[in-house]
Amino acid sequence: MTLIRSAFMQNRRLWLPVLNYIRAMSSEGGPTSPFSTLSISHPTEAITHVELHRPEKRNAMNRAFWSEMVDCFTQIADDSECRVVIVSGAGKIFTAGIDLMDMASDVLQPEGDDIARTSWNLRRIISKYQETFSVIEKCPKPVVVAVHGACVGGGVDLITACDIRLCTQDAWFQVKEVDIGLAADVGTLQRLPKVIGSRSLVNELALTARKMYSDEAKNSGLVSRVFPDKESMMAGALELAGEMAARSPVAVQGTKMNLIYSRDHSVAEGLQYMATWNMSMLQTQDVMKSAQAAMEKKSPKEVTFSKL
Ligand SMILES: CCC/C=C/C=C/C(=O)SCCNC(=O)CCNC(=O)[C@H](O)C(C)(C)COP(=O)(O)OP(=O)(O)OC[C@H]1O[C@@H](n2cnc3c(N)ncnc32)[C@H](O)[C@@H]1OP(=O)(O)O
Repeated sequence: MTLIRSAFMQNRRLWLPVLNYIRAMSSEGGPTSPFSTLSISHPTEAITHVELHRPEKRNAMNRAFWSEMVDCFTQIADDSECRVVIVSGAGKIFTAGIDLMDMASDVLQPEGDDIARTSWNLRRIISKYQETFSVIEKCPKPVVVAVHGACVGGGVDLITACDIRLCTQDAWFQVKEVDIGLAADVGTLQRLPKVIGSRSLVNELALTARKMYSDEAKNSGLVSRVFPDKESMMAGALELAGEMAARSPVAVQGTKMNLIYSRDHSVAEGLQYMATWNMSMLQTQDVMKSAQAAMEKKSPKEVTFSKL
């Protein structure tokens, strides 16, 4: 709360709605229709908060969740008001991963009357499940994820597709899949090695399913900040989101897209993609506006940028 209080004192008018929002977050609220596993809110006009919302089941990812995430992030990608997304979990923990009760019907009993057709169907299901987290990466708006308590199995798949990871001191992370007899198949094995520098640590975590606690998560680079509790973490997430939302959406979203492209390509390919990207995006009015503000020693936050 110290963080937000000092920001609040600097600009009381701007921060009042956010402060009220953080207070309201501790109140009871259900999923947002038409979703049954997600609660969607708007702490400010430009920030969308997506909360995993099955607290009584520790936000375990049931069949509805896997498709709702795709619908939710597809809508967010198209929403010109939204500039930044925050993802968090309701209740005691961030998420317990895949819903082990719900999993049997879909993943363990795929339809098909012979091995080829059953396998083909399973491949389709796995690809569909992969899309649940790939949509986060494909969404041009930066996504900040705030983890408290446990982040198990599918939770690690989810957070590695996000752009900025924060956690509380009590958080722990577990690539749990080997414990339930499977090789993680919806993103962790592909993205975690790009997030954490040490291949050895990634291998250790994925092959043994041991828990990684917040201090190690910070030291390894999985998260960039650790907060004492959930309230201060959400205040930190909102402050960070506010910083990004105040800047040119052309610049911010172009930066996300190019960082992801460059992660998956050579430097030469990344530079070529960047040049092609900016041959149109550099023509934005936002460059002139931002440059003028810089000349006048104003913060980018004092500039009004149009929706994108
Ligand atoms: C193609 C598919 C790709 C996806 C692959 C994904 C794989 C994975 O995610 S592997 C990981 C699977 N998850 C687990 O093994 C975690 C199991 N849960 C736990 O270990 C504990 O619940 C946890 C440490 C997370 C929290 O413990 P806590 O004491 O706080 O809660 P509990 O009393 O255990 O649970 C409360 C109720 O939630 C239900 N629940 C918890 N986890 C799951 C889950 N993964 N699936 C379904 N339901 C879950 C639990 O049954 C309790 O329900 P109830 O008895 O009705 O109160």
